[in-house]
Amino acid sequence: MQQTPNQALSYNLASFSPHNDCLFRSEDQTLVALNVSQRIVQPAVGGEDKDSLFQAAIQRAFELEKQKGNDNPIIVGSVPFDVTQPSCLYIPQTAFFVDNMDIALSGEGQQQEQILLSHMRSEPDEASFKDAVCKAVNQFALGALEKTVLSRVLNLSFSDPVSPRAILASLWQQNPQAYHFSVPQTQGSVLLGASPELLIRKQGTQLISNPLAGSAKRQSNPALDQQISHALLQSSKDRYEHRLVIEEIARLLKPHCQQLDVPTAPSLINTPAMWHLSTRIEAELGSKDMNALQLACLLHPTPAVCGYPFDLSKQAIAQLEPFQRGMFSGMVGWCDSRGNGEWVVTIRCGEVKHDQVRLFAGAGIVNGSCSNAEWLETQAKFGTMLKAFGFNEQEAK
Ligand SMILES: C=C(O[C@H]1C=CC=C(C(=O)O)[C@@H]1O)C(=O)O
Repeated sequence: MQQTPNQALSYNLASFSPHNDCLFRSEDQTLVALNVSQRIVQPAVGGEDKDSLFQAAIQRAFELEKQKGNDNPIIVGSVPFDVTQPSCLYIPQTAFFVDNMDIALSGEGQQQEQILLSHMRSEPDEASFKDAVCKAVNQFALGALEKTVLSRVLNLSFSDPVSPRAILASLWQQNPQAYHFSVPQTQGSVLLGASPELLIRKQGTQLISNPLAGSAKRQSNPALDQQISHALLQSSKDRYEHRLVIEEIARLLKPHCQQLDVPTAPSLINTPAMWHLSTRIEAELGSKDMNALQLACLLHPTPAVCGYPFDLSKQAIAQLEPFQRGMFSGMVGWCDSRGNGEWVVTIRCGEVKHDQVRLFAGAGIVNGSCSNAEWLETQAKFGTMLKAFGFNEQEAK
């Protein structure tokens, strides 16, 4: 029987089983969700509405768990970029939170060094990606589309099976500030990543969202690194790309909030690989009526991963990207039956299946975007995942 998500004193990643269990690491705590009690694949269409098929399926699942004696069941997992596609959500048999400091990695990160890379290929290739960026920029001249987000996949083949747990441990060691996740997918792969972007956190009536958009690659020379970050903060192209995201999130949250604090200018955050423009939005809900997953569905997909306006940009992505995004640029996280929860944007991630790996990276495209710079931005973003495999981002050709 599932337990109410409570606190465990410690957890050793060595006992985590990525094909059965989910893990979601937040700022201070990690949620560990072990074994499946119920699986929910209902697409998240209209998921902001409590009467939607999606929310009804979740409420039914919660009721069933409550009948088994669990007074606060939890749902955890991933929702794809395209919400008409199946979700990958679980009610675990057991779930608990552990302080991040009390998670032991016990040398897990070393394992993947023994495997050899036999093949790496970008889809689309460099010329096609740059061509797609130019086509998007040409569309802006027509007036209606203001921003789109174009991404690519890096397909990797290895000599031996990859250990998702080893990659997770490496990501953990290398990106101490990230939101880490590991979610088993229905077709036998494991979705793994270290996202820097908080879509929404809800605790009672308090909300926090921390969208990112506008990026620059970190530099190894500290003076140059500072210079690059200042240039990003001053860049009108990047501030415009960022502002479209913030305005849309604020517009969507406003009707549900009695207080909404949106800083007037972005600040900077960094990961080991990237600088980003960041805005931390804090809000108080007017009532407790909407749960964390409804709020996440209200915002998803934001212009940080889909562009603006939504319909036109989604069409542009369908025309210009030669692959299905699947879980990439979706959302991953948890929600309990009391409505609390936390969802992050599924970026800086990949899917591991046996000896095959798919890594994903995208970049916001606006008027003034340069195809070479966007190619290099995706290359730099791949650095987060590639480093967890022991490679550097220069290899993301
Ligand atoms: C789509 C991605 O990043 C988004 C989040 C942060 C910054 C972004 C940018 O500057 O383009 C993107 O909007 C990705 O990392 O794959």
